[in-house]
Amino acid sequence: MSSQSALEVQDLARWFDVSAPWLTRVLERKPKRILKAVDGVSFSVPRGSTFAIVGESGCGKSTIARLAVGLYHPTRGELNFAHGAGRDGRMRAQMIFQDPYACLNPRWRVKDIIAEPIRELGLRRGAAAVQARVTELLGLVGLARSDGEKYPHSFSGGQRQRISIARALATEPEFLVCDEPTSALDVSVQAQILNLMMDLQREFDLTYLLISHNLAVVRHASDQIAVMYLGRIVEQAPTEMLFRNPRHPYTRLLIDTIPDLEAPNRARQPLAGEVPSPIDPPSGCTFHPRCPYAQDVCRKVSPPMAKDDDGRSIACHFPLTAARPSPLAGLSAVSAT
Ligand SMILES: Nc1ncnc2c1ncn2[C@@H]1O[C@H](COP(=O)(O)OP(=O)(O)OP(=O)(O)O)[C@@H](O)[C@H]1O
Repeated sequence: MSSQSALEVQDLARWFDVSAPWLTRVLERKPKRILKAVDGVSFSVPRGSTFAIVGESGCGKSTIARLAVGLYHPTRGELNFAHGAGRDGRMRAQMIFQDPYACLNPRWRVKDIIAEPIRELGLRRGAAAVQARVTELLGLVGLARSDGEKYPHSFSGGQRQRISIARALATEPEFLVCDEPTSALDVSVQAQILNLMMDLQREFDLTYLLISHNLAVVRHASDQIAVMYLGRIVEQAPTEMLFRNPRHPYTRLLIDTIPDLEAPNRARQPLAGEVPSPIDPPSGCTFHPRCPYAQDVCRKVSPPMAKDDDGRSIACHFPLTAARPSPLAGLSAVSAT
């Protein structure tokens, strides 16, 4: 693995057996049903950078997040952290969830929530040292020492996310997996939390895996973006390159559905069509039923991932070129549903 990488993921797959119970299957002669939530994903995350994974609901983003922190085991493939694969590597990774309230014990004071991992991992010895560290962590996330005496319910959503960031930082991680960290928050608070995360990243040289269904959220916070569709990466590129020149029709459609803050009244079409079921995915390129450019080969052959010299990877038989119009520009095949 490269010395510059904090995480390397190779051909990662996680499948779920969603078959009916064995007896029902035998009696009703039903086949096994396998859901390929993640199927052959590879990427590497440079140290100190933010790698974002985006895509619509159900494309496999959270499954990758859970694989990264060891909550799931891979069905196939590998996930290696810089400090060695397996247990040691995973202890260096912490996760921040979408709903901070659900993972903060409501009966504990904030100072005890933050102190727990410090005590458990033996990172400070003695009550005074633990308390000093808790106060320091509260300060790092913009909370006061007195906030430590309160319970989670006294805080707003944004403040609760600050508490869960402080608790994650308590273990002195090098890697943070952030699963939709701002999607439960008001728009104005979202920016504050993302800015806090970026400040902390600079200060502690943290590496982030940022999961979001919203490309607009990750634009200013990420260095690289991987766009997922039905368990696979369809396009990956440095963030500005991806926005300036998206080459996969799905990426282009996602970008075209971002509301334009400078022209909020300009109508934006929603993304057409539903994501198909990963239990019975379409043949060939799984995006073909929604793709305005699909041709025969797309229905039959799954496109291989091709890597450009400029750091972009793309899995598409007919990638867009600058001259090609946006799929939403007047194409009736993409009428809004
Ligand atoms: N434990 C599980 N058992 C069965 N199926 C699962 C399990 N976890 C996830 N899935 C399925 O795997 C697919 C990918 O789910 P995942 O949660 O990773 O997607 P996602 O992109 O994060 O979506 P969302 O934003 O809605 O969470 C979905 O079809 C989901 O129903």
